[in-house]
Amino acid sequence: MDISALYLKIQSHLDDQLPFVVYKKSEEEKLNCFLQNDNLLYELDSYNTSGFVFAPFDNRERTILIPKEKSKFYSVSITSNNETEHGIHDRLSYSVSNSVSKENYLQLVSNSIQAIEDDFFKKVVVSRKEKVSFSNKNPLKIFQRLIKSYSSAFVYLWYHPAIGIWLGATPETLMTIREDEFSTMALAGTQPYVDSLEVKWGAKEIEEQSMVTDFVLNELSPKVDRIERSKTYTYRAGSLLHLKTDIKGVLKNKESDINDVISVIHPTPAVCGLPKERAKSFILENEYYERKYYTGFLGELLINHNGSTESNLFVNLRCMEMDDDSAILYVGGGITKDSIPEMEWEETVRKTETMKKVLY
Ligand SMILES: C=C(O[C@H]1C=CC=C(C(=O)O)[C@@H]1O)C(=O)O
Repeated sequence: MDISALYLKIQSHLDDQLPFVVYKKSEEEKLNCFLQNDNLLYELDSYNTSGFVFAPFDNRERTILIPKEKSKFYSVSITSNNETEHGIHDRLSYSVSNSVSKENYLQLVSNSIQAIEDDFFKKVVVSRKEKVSFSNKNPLKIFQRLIKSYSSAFVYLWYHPAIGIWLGATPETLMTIREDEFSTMALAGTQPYVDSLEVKWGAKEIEEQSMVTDFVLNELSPKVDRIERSKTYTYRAGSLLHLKTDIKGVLKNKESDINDVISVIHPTPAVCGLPKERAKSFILENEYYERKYYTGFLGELLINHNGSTESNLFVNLRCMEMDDDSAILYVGGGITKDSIPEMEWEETVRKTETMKKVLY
């Protein structure tokens, strides 16, 4: 099947209101797709199942699975010939309204800094949503634009009639497990990309990111042998730069449930904070909205690729929820004792550009 035929299949699945996910991993020149055969909502009850998982930030909410055995799976290479955007010339008129106002966000950041000064926690990641209204847009076209714009991201379009449409281009891997090989990353700290990766990082960003690295190494050590970490380096995600450390090792117990590992690292201090439970309860009580699937995770669970069983899970960042006439963009940032509220606001504004760029 070629890519145009796959897009037609996906479009008719969407028209028939049947669940699906189509996605591209950063290192691959192909699209993978699960088209679910029925319109039921399958909740994940065990990580020993095969399929595509879609998990919320708050693990008391339901985690959705598109089960492999209830879907057709396609993997189609993207060739430059048919990489054309299918008639994407409908320039969208749109307007922006802040669902969480600037004033509220600045207050949230100030309250977070105060809680750090009061020793309630060391770091917290707060966030907001922003609604963009428009007319005339097709989720598949937006997905194609995301693929073109963010070659180094995990780009996806996910749909379930009972939940809605989500799209994103995330730079962050939660974890990859191939047989017993495990890898993850610590990603945090943000500054705009201008024209070079040779940039200076401030003490705030260095501390913010090293808290993530230390947490991941610490939490993983009972579960993973031969842990190795790379040097921390500057990583480009579209028009943003982050600090990143790669971490890998070998699972001590190959048979151990993936859930074991997920429960210790998710949500990482890159999307929640430190200590985890205190930061999480602060977020749930103080943010002005519900995160839903933003800062949750998504991806392949126990899928056979070329004879080996893999799970490839990503943190749901730089994402949006879309309906007929609007998109809700989700963005946030890590707050430490050195944060400056106005700059934290600016950082979230820059992060919204990742999605706004493909809505124009
Ligand atoms: C929470 C987000 O980003 C996280 C990942 C990378 C850098 C981040 C930061 O600099 O604050 C955040 O920890 C987001 O993009 O909404």
